[in-house]
Amino acid sequence: MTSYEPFGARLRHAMDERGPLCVGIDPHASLLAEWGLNDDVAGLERFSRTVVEAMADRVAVLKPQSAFFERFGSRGLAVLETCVQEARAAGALVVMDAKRGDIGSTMAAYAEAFLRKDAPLFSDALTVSPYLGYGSLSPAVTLARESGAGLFVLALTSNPEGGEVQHAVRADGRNVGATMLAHLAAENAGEEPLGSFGAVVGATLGDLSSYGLDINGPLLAPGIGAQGATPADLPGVFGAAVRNVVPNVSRGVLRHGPDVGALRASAERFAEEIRAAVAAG
Ligand SMILES: O=c1ccn([C@@H]2O[C@H](COP(=O)(O)O)[C@@H](O)[C@H]2O)c(=O)[nH]1
Repeated sequence: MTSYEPFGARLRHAMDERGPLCVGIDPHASLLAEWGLNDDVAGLERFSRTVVEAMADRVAVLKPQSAFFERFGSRGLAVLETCVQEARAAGALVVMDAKRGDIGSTMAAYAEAFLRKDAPLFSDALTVSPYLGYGSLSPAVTLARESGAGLFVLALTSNPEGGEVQHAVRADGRNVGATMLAHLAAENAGEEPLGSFGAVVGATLGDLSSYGLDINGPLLAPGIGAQGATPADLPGVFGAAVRNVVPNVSRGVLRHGPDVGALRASAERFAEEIRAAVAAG
């Protein structure tokens, strides 16, 4: 079996070199209109190409939101393939935000689609949902290890509705979100400089110091910008784990397009605010 440098190590290196910002590629119909593009495959392609051109040589991570490509069917998926391949070729790590989750045998097929090294949509990491039971993700964990890829497991999501599931308390007294974090800590045990199995933890959630965020893996933090959180919130939410946070901004940056310079300037402002917040925290 070929062995590849693990995602966690590649991510740590990229964060050290470029800073931790992750820019989302979310071609909302409303953004296509604001950019003067049609809500069609040509508009989708122009949008995603522009974001890749503006960002892939400077930010650590790009996160395409698969849903916005899937809505155009097979032609949208072809655009997504190109987007992933061009972003990776230009030096960004790609986290595919597809939030896949199913029973183990079907999960294995999802893993093949995104984590098999020669798959057309191969990505450096994939977001997955553990809400069919953490163990249902095991085919993805296995294939990610084999391919040097990573996973981001939904633990404490940024949306207000997430709490009814993720804060539910189990018979052992631990809540569901904390249980997912504990699984990830076990997955990453002993890995250096950083494990490859991350959690999605919203930047919108307030103080999470009672949760075990020290999973020795990355914490993908959506919610900054359009959902109301700011870079200055990060230390208060993540405490000492802030060093492992990959803050995601999608609409907050994308609304400055289609001008490449304006997109870059916006991402640089977020990156600077994140640097300052992490240094102060
Ligand atoms: O808990 C979660 C998990 C994923 N997301 C995704 O992140 C981006 C956020 O976009 P913004 O425009 O910056 O609000 C989007 O793709 C979500 O599906 C999340 O928001 N929260």
